[in-house]
Amino acid sequence: MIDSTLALMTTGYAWLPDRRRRSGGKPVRTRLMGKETVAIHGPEAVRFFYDEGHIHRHEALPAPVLDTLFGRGAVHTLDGPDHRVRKDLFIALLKDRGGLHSLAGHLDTQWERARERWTHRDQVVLFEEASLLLTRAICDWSGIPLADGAAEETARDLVAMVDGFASAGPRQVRARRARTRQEARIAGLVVAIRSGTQSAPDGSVLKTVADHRGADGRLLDPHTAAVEVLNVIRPTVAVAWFLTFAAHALHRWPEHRKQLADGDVPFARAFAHEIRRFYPFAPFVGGLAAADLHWDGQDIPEGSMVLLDLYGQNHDPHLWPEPYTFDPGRFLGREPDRDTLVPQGGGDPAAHHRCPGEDVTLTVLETLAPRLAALRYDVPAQDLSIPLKRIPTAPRSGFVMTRVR
Ligand code: HEM
Repeated sequence: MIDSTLALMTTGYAWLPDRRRRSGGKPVRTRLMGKETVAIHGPEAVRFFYDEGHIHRHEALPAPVLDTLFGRGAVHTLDGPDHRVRKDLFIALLKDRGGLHSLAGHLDTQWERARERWTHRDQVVLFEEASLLLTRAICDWSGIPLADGAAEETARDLVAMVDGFASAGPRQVRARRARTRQEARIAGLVVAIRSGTQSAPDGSVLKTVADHRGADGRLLDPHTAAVEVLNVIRPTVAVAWFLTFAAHALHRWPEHRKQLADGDVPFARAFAHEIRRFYPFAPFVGGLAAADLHWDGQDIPEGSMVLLDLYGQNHDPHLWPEPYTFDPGRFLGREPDRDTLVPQGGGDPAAHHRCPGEDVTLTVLETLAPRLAALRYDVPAQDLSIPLKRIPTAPRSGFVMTRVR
């Protein structure tokens, strides 16, 4: 079997959907980084994949992904009771209605401040501005102090960790340095909170993670605590990718602008779901077969890599009529089926590895996409193409706006 690592690195998002088409819709068999790999697809496959008797996460993620995106010892790498106890921490922090409401307030404040600054500038690059305002909002909300000037560096580091996880060159190096820097800073804050030399509000992310006890009843070591604080703030800043896609969508399909700008709440939610479905972000998730398995006519030997195709499933014409048409209407008046819309994984977020940050992602998009739609600005000539070969991708220009008013 030929190893596909190079093909994946060079074809990006198209790699798995192409391979699936060539296999006639059957599971794709290949090798990645020398390991036997089977890629599966569809809502039934989601349920198969998230059964812990089938797939384990421990040792599934390659070191370059851990050392950039997630961090060593992250919740992503745990199984069984250790995972359950750590996951409860994220669910409590990220699914609380009051907390989400307060986050929306922080987002509003930071958007207003940023908007005011933009009106005095010749041009702004939305991606950079969005990552900065999201950094300020999520750090405030999480109880993480940002000294003067620290917001810019923190935003750059958090973006670098996401931008570099799937590349082998300088982006990977930047991502590793960014992680080392931010882990050290936040581990220092955790130690200071525990010793009483620093305070953070009760219930805040920083305080709650610093006080969290694992399945063994012990506090997390400061490094692991820092990794998990970063697993809240980094992906929240990553919603800058989706916000930039939202600007792209409003530019390409301006007919959606009015309904959003008018404050149509159900439409804002449908728009947010369609942004997450339509635009490419996470290509797939992976784990290791916990036993010899059988799926869709294929034997999957114990220990082999199993990939669940997320991007391909979100564009499967059997699940989404005209999948390459941007149509928020497909979500109007109905919430998506749990295992059909999978931009942030599938299954039950409390019990499985599904992303616990979907409500935060939706809160950011539902709060800020209407503000973006109400903002007046010009879109000068620029390269708005979205290269599918690059993971993660975005409009090449970052979405430049002039004459913001
Ligand atoms: C930018 C939009 C986001 C995307 C595309 C995204 C995507 C994902 C994906 C694909 C997974 C893996 C699911 C799996 O392994 O089965 C995941 C897990 C996770 N996400 Fe997100 N996510 C986003 C935003 C967020 C936010 C805003 C937060 C926190 C505030 C967050 C926190 C996490 C955590 C902690 C996990 C690990 C869960 C576990 O292993 O049990 N994510 N996310």
